[in-house]
Amino acid sequence: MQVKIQNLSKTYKEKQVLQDISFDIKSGTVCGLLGVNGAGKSTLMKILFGLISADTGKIFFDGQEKTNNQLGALIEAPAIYMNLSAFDNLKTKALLFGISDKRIHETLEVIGLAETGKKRAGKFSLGMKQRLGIGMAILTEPQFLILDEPTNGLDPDGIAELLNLILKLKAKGVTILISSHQLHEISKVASQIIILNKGKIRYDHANNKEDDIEQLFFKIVHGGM
Ligand SMILES: Nc1ncnc2c1ncn2[C@@H]1O[C@H](COP(=O)(O)OP(=O)(O)OP(=O)(O)O)[C@@H](O)[C@H]1O
Repeated sequence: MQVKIQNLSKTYKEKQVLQDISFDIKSGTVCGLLGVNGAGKSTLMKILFGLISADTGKIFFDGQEKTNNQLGALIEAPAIYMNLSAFDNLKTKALLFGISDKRIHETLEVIGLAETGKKRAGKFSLGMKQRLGIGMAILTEPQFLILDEPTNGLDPDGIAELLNLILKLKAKGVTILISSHQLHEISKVASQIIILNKGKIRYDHANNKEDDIEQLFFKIVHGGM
């Protein structure tokens, strides 16, 4: 799914959090959204997912202003039941959407939790919980997936497993927007990099793996670009 964002702005009380944001994400690509705390990343993602509305601006999904529930998101902590297994967590959503057990098992395979059996999510590592959160988001096979800092707090193995999952979803044709503070890690999976600073887009380019993304980031954030 191709995503086009046009002139989005958002103000909370007196504070302008997003200022005239426009960018496109090509279908089936991973777009990395970078920015320091408070840059406006979560606000932008919440607007894209429809959790809050923008003051001005438009969003087009494959050229349409509305989607037919083709969006999935993991924003803030994953909404999972700690006393239920991975399967039963997915089942709670499957029941609401009329999704088969076959699809639940497929999803468990994709997120690498097929072998967790009756183990309760409360006993999972942080990385497993994050992957289960992504499982909840992709159960309905969304064409556009929004991931807000999914690597936060994960150890290197957890990050590697999560990035691997992102590449698997990309290979299935899902368009992904991912925000993160792990600049180097994100540049491994993203084909496009966007840097948001003080509510404005300061950088929007194809990810050239040769570029030193950390140096670029600090130049933009601290150099006032
Ligand atoms: N509901 C709200 N009411 C008032 N101000 C808000 C609200 N939500 C966010 N803000 C403010 O908007 C600005 C951007 O916040 P946002 O969470 O979008 O940034 P972020 O880039 O996601 O930061 P982080 O990396 O810390 O999650 C911050 O100054 C924040 O305090």
